[in-house]
Amino acid sequence: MSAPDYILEASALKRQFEVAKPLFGKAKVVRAVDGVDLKIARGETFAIVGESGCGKSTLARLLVRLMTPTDGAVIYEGRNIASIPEQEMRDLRRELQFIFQDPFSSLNPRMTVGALIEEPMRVHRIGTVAQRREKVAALLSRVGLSPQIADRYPHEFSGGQRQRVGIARALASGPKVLIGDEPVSALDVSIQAQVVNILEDLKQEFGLTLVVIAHDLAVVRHMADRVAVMYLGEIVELAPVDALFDAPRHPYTAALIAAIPVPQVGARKATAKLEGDPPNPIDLPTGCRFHPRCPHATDLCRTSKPTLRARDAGGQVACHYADELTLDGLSAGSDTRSDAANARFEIYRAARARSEGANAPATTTT
Ligand SMILES: Nc1ncnc2c1ncn2[C@@H]1O[C@H](COP(=O)(O)OP(=O)(O)OP(=O)(O)O)[C@@H](O)[C@H]1O
Repeated sequence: MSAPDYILEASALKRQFEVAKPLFGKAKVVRAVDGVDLKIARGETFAIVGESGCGKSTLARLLVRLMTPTDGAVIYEGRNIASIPEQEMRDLRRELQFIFQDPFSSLNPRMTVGALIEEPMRVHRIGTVAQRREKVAALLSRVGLSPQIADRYPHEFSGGQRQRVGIARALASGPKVLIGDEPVSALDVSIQAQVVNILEDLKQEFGLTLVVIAHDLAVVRHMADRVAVMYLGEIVELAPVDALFDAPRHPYTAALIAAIPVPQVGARKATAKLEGDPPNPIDLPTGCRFHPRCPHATDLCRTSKPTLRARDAGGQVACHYADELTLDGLSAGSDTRSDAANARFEIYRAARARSEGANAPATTTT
């Protein structure tokens, strides 16, 4: 077996934010990303999950240098992009593209859809004006939109259509890695399915590596090859998607799975429910950061910090009791959570069958 080809790696990656600077004494800091190591293989879909505030967005931004780290390295194709000069980074940006939850929140509303998709090509001096126009039309078709909408404005479109435009813009510069920060979470479930399918088709067609930040585990289970679970700035478990969902080894992963909504009223099983919110990331708990919310915590967990070590299926886990605990995954018996998640996957399959039936890459909308 040949060694995996890693396109993007994080090594001891840290990002802190100063939140309050007292007149005297040390400034308080949030350790948003606190020593993350991970390796993303070329061509895989890698998901990062966790509750709000656990550091997913910060990690995603560090991976493409939309933000610089406080410490550590980000290795893209063998180069540490955390420390290369901005000019060099500017050239690399065409290869590392970001898809936002709302692609237009940070874009000029006075630019037409066509101008927005063309912009990355202009910035990176790709093609002539005519070639760029042609590419804009091709990209619009590719994401299932009519090329005729190039002269219209983003506000004229629905959320799903806007996200398709966002994807077309991200593809315009010919990226190798696409990072989506909650790329479908603002959309209706049926529209989510179409956008997820577009991303998967484009990944195949262009040989992309996808990094997806999501809190919706149904989306993650459908899309990802491997999943990293973050808690308070750290990765607590990382594993191939089936191993993670079927046999979680970290109580936090099990709690996230237990929190997948169940459709029937009163059907929720009393398992490892996640109580409360994560603690304030300014005053991090001692020992294992999850111990105040963990039903299995012992004195050891309160005092000693577990390190990330190998788990089965080629994964990693940071829990003192990972080998001893029996935790429920999605395949546990006739668990209705499993049905709930599977029902969501059926929606994706149905959306794909419809678009394939229409012999188009995706449902074309104008
Ligand atoms: N610019 C900033 N200044 C101060 N604190 C920040 C800043 N950006 C993020 N944080 C803090 O860092 C922590 C991690 O935030 P981050 O947005 O990365 O988490 P997240 O898991 O992506 O959450 P969400 O899903 O809500 O976006 C949070 O406590 C957040 O308040």
